[in-house]
Amino acid sequence: MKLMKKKVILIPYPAHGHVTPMLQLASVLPKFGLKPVVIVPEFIHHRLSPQINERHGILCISIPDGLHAETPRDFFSIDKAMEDYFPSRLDDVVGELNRDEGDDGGILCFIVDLLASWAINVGNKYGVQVAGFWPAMQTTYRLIAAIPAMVRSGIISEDGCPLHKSPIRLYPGQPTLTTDDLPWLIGSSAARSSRFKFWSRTLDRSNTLNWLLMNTFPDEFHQKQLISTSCTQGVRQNFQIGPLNMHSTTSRISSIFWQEDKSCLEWLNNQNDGSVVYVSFGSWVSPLEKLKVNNLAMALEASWRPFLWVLGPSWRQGLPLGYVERMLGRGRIVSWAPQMEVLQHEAVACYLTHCGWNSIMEAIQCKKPLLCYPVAGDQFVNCAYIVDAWKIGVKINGFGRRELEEGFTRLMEDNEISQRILRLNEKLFGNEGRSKAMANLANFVQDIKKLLLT
Ligand SMILES: O=c1ccn([C@@H]2O[C@H](COP(=O)(O)OP(=O)(O)O[C@H]3O[C@H](CO)[C@@H](O)[C@H](O)[C@H]3O)[C@@H](O)[C@H]2O)c(=O)[nH]1
Repeated sequence: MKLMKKKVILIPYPAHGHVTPMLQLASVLPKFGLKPVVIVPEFIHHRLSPQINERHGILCISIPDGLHAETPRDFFSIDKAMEDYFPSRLDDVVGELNRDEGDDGGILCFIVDLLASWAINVGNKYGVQVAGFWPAMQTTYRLIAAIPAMVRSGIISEDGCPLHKSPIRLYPGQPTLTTDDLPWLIGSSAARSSRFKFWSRTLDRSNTLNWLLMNTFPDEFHQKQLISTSCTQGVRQNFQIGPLNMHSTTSRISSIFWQEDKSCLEWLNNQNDGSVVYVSFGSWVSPLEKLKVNNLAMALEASWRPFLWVLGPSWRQGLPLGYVERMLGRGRIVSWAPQMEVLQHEAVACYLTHCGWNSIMEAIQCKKPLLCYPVAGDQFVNCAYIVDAWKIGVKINGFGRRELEEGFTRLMEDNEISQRILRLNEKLFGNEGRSKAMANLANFVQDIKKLLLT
């Protein structure tokens, strides 16, 4: 008799930095005898390569997002669509998958990105086990989980406004965060308040979960070091199963989302080893203001260093007139780079980054030091860890010529930074780190399969 594989339904938040790690997770599930089914809205689905199914055994199903074609798919429109429209569409898909149950192994569980917490209720409705997925540092999750405690102790108001600039220590011996680092403090006060509601709702829903899979390395967060477990809330069991990019060197999952400009690799081949500054601010942050783009462009021009800068067309308005032509030869600007291959390239000396979690993990995997310019969300917390805990990077507060040059010089001349990156690379991506993360994932799968038998 042919043994049918149970399906795992994975629901990412619909943005690149979230879909990629979810696909990386999905690509490992067949090793556990499971069939991954990733459900994404159409505007993401049409960008995903059909190779995902052929090469990685991941079935991707699209749902309509209910938004007008001309509506920008930004945080707020996506939030509204997720709350008002996605649940009934997912309902249709799960209903259909359930009807097919006679022909296959049925649904084992849902794995839901906590930023797509709307899907938890759909899983509950069908009586399917639901596990949460946190695509970033566990510390940022703890910060969100500390919202009720921060309100109680008067650090923030009921709608998330910091009441005074106060240090936040989640646990001893770790970088002290401040109220400026709170991830919802982006944009106008209306935008902040709406983001805070989003996080509060995310937290309420995540508190109902029994499992949380974290895209972080096994020792990032020591549970026993918590000052008091009552100061934060949270799900019952956390499994640190990352960094999931450890699976991407062989499967190349992360490179199939956007059209990559591979010509920059040829350009890198013609540069001296350890000479190029790679500049990228990820896929999701609001474009840097024109003035900042302009300042960064001038500072890069003033420096003698070659650079490779990922700058989407909408960000280029801030470039000085004739800049791209003037920099030809020394500076290369592309809309989207094959980031892993760039970071692996011997010509690249360091990475000027917005401190997105995936980019940080990739830089550590490729042993490249970081010049940090956090822009939004969790990036300030990530930056605090890069600079103060792991000491593998330097933070800059602006794009002044001197500041940038001093940052580059410190990164490239500080031998201890390179030594620390090598150690961190071994810890995260060496055999021990990898097997711990895989063992954690195996424990989760076993846990959830056991429940089916009881
Ligand atoms: O030219 C480029 C630029 C980026 N990337 C890839 O895009 C991803 C970017 O991810 P990340 O660094 O995490 O940044 P964002 O896309 O901005 O990610 C969002 O999601 C992350 C995970 O939750 C958060 O940590 C970030 O703050 C948030 O902005 C990485 O895998 C990069 O390799 C490319 O392949 N080519």
